[in-house]
Amino acid sequence: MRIGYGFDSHAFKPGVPLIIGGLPIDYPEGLAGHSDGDVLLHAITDALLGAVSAGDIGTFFPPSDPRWKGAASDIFLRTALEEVATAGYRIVNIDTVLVLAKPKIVPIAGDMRARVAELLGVSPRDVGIKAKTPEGLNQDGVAVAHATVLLEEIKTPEGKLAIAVEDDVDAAVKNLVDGIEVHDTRALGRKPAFDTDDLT
Ligand SMILES: Nc1ccn([C@@H]2O[C@H](COP(=O)(O)O)[C@@H](O)[C@H]2O)c(=O)n1
Ligand SMILES: C[C@@]1(CO)OP(=O)(O)OP(=O)(O)OC[C@H]1O
Repeated sequence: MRIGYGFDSHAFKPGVPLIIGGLPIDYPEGLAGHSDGDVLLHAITDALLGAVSAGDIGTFFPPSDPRWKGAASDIFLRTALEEVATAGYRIVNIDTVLVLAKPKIVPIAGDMRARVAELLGVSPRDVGIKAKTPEGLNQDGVAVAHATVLLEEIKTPEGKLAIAVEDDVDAAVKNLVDGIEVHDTRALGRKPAFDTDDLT
């Protein structure tokens, strides 16, 4: 088992769409950022990367890189999921806390939970979405997200650690490594690899 923790914050800004947890929300302000500012997906991305000691969101997607200007944040999440699968792990469950004065999250938490679960390739039962107001923090213009994730090893039927493979050549090479059994984890709900050629 491994655990990961992620945190993010973005300021509210008029005139941009509000997207939290991959869910468009009807609200007069959105979140400022180099990307779409999805504070929750960024925190989950960092929790996943942290759980397998793979760096953080900025390591993979520097804010200085114009390719990520206005990018939908599920791109970042997919890369983190790839890192998790490649390390031989899968999600047990995630839990999150949003800290923001408005909008109220509880009325839309079911939809958000379903959307985050869909993006992660897990059941909504394995996704926690909670919200708090930033009482006494003087941060009403900001949205904050915290995320924790628990991972478990993907085991082969023989009980060995499974390593994700991209194609037959990788599989053949990894088969040469003593003590590690190659197992294609693509059937386990993992999303396809993100391809930067898809972005213009
Ligand atoms: N943006 C938010 C903030 C809070 N909630 C719900 O209200 C409850 C009370 O929040 P406090 O921060 O005042 O303790 C909280 O437990 C949530 O159920 C919300 O939906 N959206
Ligand atoms: C997501 C990235 C992508 O350029 O930019 P932002 O949208 O500003 O979001 P942040 O949470 O500051 O993370 C840094 C970047 O990786």
